[in-house]
Amino acid sequence: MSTDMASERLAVLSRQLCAGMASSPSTLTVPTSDMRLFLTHDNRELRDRVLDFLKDPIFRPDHYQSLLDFREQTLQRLKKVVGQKFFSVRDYVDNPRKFIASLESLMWADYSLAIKSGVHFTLCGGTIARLGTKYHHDKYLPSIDDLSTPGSYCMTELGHGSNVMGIETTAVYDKAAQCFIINTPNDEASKYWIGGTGQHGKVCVVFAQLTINGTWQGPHVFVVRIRDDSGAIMPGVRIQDQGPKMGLNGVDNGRVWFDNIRVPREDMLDAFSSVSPDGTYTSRINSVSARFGAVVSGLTTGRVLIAAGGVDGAKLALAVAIRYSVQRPQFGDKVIMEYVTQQNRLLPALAQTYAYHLAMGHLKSLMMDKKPADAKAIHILSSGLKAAATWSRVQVMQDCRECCGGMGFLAANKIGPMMNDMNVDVTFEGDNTVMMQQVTRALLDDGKTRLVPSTPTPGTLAAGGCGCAKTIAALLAYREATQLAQVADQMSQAAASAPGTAAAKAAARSQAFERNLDLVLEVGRANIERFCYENFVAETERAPAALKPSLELLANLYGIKCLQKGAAFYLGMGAMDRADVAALRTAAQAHYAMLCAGGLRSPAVALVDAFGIPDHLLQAPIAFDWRKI
Ligand SMILES: Cc1cc2nc3c(=O)[nH]c(=O)nc-3n(C[C@H](O)[C@H](O)[C@H](O)COP(=O)(O)OP(=O)(O)OC[C@H]3O[C@@H](n4cnc5c(N)ncnc54)[C@H](O)[C@@H]3O)c2cc1C
Repeated sequence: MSTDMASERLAVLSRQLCAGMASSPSTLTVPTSDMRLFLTHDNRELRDRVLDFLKDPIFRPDHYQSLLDFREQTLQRLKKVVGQKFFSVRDYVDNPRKFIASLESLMWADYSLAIKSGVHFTLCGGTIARLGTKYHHDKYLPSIDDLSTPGSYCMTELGHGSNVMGIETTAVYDKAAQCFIINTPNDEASKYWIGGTGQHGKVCVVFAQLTINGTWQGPHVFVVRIRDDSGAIMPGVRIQDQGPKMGLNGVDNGRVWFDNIRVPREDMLDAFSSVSPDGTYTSRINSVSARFGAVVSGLTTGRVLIAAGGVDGAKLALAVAIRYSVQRPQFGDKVIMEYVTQQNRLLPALAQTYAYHLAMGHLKSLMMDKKPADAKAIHILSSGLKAAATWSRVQVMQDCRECCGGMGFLAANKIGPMMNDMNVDVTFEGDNTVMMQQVTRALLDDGKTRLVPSTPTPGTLAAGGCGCAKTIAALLAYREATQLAQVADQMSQAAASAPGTAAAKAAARSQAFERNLDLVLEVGRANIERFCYENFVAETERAPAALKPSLELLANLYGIKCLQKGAAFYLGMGAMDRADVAALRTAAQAHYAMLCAGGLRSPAVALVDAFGIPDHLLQAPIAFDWRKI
């Protein structure tokens, strides 16, 4: 086939695929307040109230204070927030979007405050609300709501972090005394990293392996007092303050041991399983592994908050870096935003942040609707977005820091301290590598591996497909399905060649999964990128007309960058050629030009302003007038 014929065929294909696509505008206008309204999916008035409240001088950063002063300040800040009664811990179950909106709004003030609140309300209070019943709700939730018993979440142990099922803390029922004896059998079983226990925590939800009448029933959760009302550590509890950390030093993390402490029978959280006074164990979930799944499913809200924090952290860093970049001249009159290297670091990150923000909105809606049929989608999205949004935040903040040059290193300009404070978000509430595995496992369980589309025709992007939503979506779906099938094939082959029993075949499948973990993670990433892109396009369709051009451009830029990142895969599979790779670069640069046109009044600035970060929380002097620093 001649080059001309091939080009013509591809152009036809591209036109067919792109029927209905809006033509690109020559200039872009972004109505900032309309965009902000569109981006604020829920609880607008509440969010505004919380953000406005954070004008209180107590929330101003103090970069000179000591570790202990910072912890005390964080506690006092939390008390101030609690005093406002913006939400109740009961919203964790009854109105998760309100709960998330309230806590999410704190993070622009200070990540230590957000995490201390999250540990108290989400991890401790939320676990009691979700896994407990009326007795626990009546006994504990009022003092969670008014912070009279600061709460902690004792799950991780020194020897057992990602592998929660492997924890060694024991809970044995003593029928005669009608209580559980909770014990730390060795130092590796000491609870480690526990937020709030170093100094302030009074009550803890403790994960321990339950044994009743000699039968092991798996991890269960118990409410334990670790300090009395005066703040003295309870008998049988040992606590070691973990001291200074890389960041997040407003939170007092601690290590905790339990020396055969006695916990009343009623204080086991019993929404799923219970123990009667005579020591009879009953559960509505039969298998230990399914019960464990139910016990840790409460982590979803925490994961959503961490993911939302990652997106919000990226928003703040981008707002500072873009606002600075459009004002800062270097080498004569040229402002640094005019350099394509600056654009290439900031603008795809801006598009990606919009994509993740909108995806988080979708996830929160699913959580609010609480349809049993959505449980798997919620699991996949909360795990995958937690990993994707926090990993990308690390990169975005580093890029923003570098884009601000030396100014990015100044604590007053906010990006640097936030990078340190937030660095842990890739690890806690589920290590990202483990989270992405969960995504792929869930996809494999679905049996979706049969649906591998045929290889897309190379050259389509070069023939105009870069601007075509359907072409981009098809390529992203192809990558996810192909890589998922590769993992599934490896697992099936391993099972087929394993001799003997079903158990041996299951073990062989599991070993094959582990041998291919690099690919497993690629599948997770591909799934999230495909979802975020499709969701972005769908959100753009429902957007008011005035917002569509900028959203279409951002969605397109996000899709283009996903394809660029996957270029090695597409070239290897013969789904792209060199012309496609060049076309992606050209298309991205055309978008940069549109986004940067107008300098201080450019769409890029309007798009970060639409994040709605109030000036009193943006704070960084370089985001306003760098000459007045
Ligand atoms: C600041 C901070 C606050 C915390 N707050 C709390 C709290 O309040 N309560 C609480 O219970 N816990 C808390 N944690 C603990 C946190 O949840 C754990 O650190 C986290 O689960 C990871 O466990 P780990 O540190 O033991 O790392 P590990 O699980 O040992 O992981 C170390 C490395 O091994 C890799 N790895 C582990 N397993 C696998 C696998 N299956 N496949 C591939 N790679 C793997 C991981 O990706 C990681 O890179 C906190 C941690 C920190 C740092």
